[in-house]
This record gives sequence, C-alpha cells and structure tokens, in this order.
Amino acid sequence: MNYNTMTLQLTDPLSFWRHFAGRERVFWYDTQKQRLIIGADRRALLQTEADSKAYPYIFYGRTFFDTARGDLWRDMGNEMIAFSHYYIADADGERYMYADIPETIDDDRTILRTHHYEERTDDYEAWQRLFTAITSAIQDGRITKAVASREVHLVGDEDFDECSILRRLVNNNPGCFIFGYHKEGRTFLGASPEILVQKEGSCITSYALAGTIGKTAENREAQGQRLLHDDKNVREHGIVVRMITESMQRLASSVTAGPMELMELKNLFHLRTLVTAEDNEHSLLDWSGVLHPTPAMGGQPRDVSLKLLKAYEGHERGLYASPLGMWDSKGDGVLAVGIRSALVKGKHMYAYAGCGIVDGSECDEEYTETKTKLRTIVEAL
Ligand SMILES: C=C(O[C@H]1C=CC=C(C(=O)O)[C@@H]1O)C(=O)O
Repeated sequence: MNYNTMTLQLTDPLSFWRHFAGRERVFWYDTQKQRLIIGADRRALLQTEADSKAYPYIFYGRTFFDTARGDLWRDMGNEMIAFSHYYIADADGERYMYADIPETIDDDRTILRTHHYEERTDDYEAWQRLFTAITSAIQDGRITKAVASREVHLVGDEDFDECSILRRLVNNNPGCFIFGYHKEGRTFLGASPEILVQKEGSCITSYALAGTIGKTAENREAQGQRLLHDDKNVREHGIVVRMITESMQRLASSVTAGPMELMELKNLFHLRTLVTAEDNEHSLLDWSGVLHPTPAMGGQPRDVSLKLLKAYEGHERGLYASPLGMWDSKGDGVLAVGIRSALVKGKHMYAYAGCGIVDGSECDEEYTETKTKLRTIVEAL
C-alpha cells in the first residue's frame, strides 16, 4: 500500500486528532523516545502481523480477558488496525502520511478545560469482598498474588473533552506512554508507565513494575528509600520479576533481569526491574502472548487468579491493564499495558486502577493506593 508523505508542522499536534473528531483514531505518544503518532480513519484490519509491512504503523489493543462483556466495551480491541492518515512527529521531523487524499488540518491550540463532575462510585464494600476473596486464596496457598481493580464512574456537567485531557496527560506524565483510542463514541485514554514488551530489532524488553508508595514534595526522598526496603513491596515485586523472566524464557534462551530500581512518577514511586532478551524469531504479538497478563496485572498463578478476578470484580476490565500500542512496518514497537486509564463516553467517564495484593497487604491501604493511581486521570480533568 503506498502512502504519500508531506511535511506538516503543527503548533499543536492535537489539531490533527481534533480534525478527525468522531472518526476512529489513535493517539500514541512515547515520551521516552519523543515519538508521537496519530492515526485516523481505518484503512485495513490486518489478519496477520506479516501484513504490517504495507503500512507505516499498526495499532493494536487487546481486551484483558479474551472477550469483553457488555455494551460499554462493545467491539473495542482485539484488532490490528492500519489507518489512512498518520501524523508523525519524531527525531526525523513532523510529517503527514496519507493513503489517498490529504485533508487540510487547521492548526488550533487546545483550550484546557476545567471539568466539573461528580463521582458516582460507592464501592468500598465490594472492594472488601474482593480483597477478602484474594487474601483467603493466598492463605489457602492457591495463589501468591492477585491484582484487584476498581472502576470509578464520574459524570460531568458537560461531555468530557478528550483533547484537553490528552494535553494534560502529556504535560503531567514524563516517562510514560500517553494513549487515546477512539471508536464508535468512546475513547479509551491514559498515561501508562509500564512496558509489557518493547521490540527494537532483536532486543526485547519488558518492565517488571510492581510495588508502590505515594509521595509528596516534602517526603519524596524518604518515601523512595522506604519503598526500596519494604518487605511486602519487595516480595510483591519479586513475584513479577520471576514470572516475567520465566515467561520470556519460553521464547528466548538468554533472558536477563537487571537490578531493581525506583521509577518515579508524578504522585508515586514504583519498584521496577528491566527484563531483557535477544530474539530474532518472534513478533511483538508472540511476546505479548506469553507475557499477558503478568502478575502486575493478573496474578500468580495466572489461571487461578484470573478465575478469582472474573468471579469477584464487579466491572468489565475491557482494555484496562491490557497490551496496547503500536509497531512499525518492520514489526518494531511497544505494547504498554493500559493502566492509569479511563474510558470516556460523552458525559460519562469510567476510570480504572488496581493494585497487587500479597500476603501482608492491608485492605484500606490498598484502597488508598488505587486513589493515588487514579490521580493520573483526575489531575488531567
Ligand atoms: C494495576 C495497576 O498498577 C500495577 C502497576 C504498577 C504497580 C502496581 C502495584 O504496586 O500494585 C500494579 O501492579 C494500576 O495502576 O491499575
């Protein structure tokens, strides 16, 4: 498939997203590589990854479980999509790639809106039940860890403004992957700090990201040190490093886990270990297939913890905590996990946050941790 390329310099790249309002599109900003890709209007639904060669970038997002129940997430995910229009801004400059006819993009600045909304979630008792189911399974020895999550429903005075939210997500979250995917009246957006798998030629990287502590400007340094030496968090982290390493060993013989380090985000610290492998044979989707869900999103062992989550979590996870990202025509790219995220539908927003429960976790503390994680979305409003 031939694409034409023209230079397109935009003072506000969100103008491109705005131009295609109402049409299927994706926003993907890798703040580490400073690469922004916006794709608009579906050109092709790929059957296999081998078809990627014909397109500049492919977007893929899968649902957390194999299928998603209910209307909210209907037909979102489990597709490899190529677009007709791409705006790309990276080290090679800013350009517009289009398949047929280019559209004229008006370059307007995004106006930051202050959203007024109310929270319609009263889920503490449901959280307690979920927490108890998980801790009982840990005490019985059926699992060592599971990630409990919440869905928080916000209702705005007016429709939520995606452009304004995406702009703030970009401004507030250096080091993260800022994403938005719009389809049929709904937009899934967020700022994920976590790479499920990155492929750069033969170099494969996954983040084991688990273990969390909140921070403020005053207690910043002390909190980082506390987390690095906290027994519960270090144990929780170790489960994730071990399972990611074992999963990666299914596809590559030499897998290396680096040192455990702190990852600092706007409101919290995480424990992070980079796990890497060398491989020339498998695709990003092959890698994602063995890794998803890691125990940072699901649990350990995987099957038993997923059954528990299916039975006790009251909401549908949809694309939350799932592989989501873009790859290029060579198959290189990143699948992050769709956390620190929300689904927007007009005046309704469903924001998601979860945390790992292990032996020694406290119900209230973990609930508070979900609130800290939700700040990524709330502070973008
Ligand atoms: C599941 C989420 O975070 C995961 C990623 C990093 C640290 C986590 C934790 O410490 O519990 C979670 O496993 C979420 O933000 O919804």
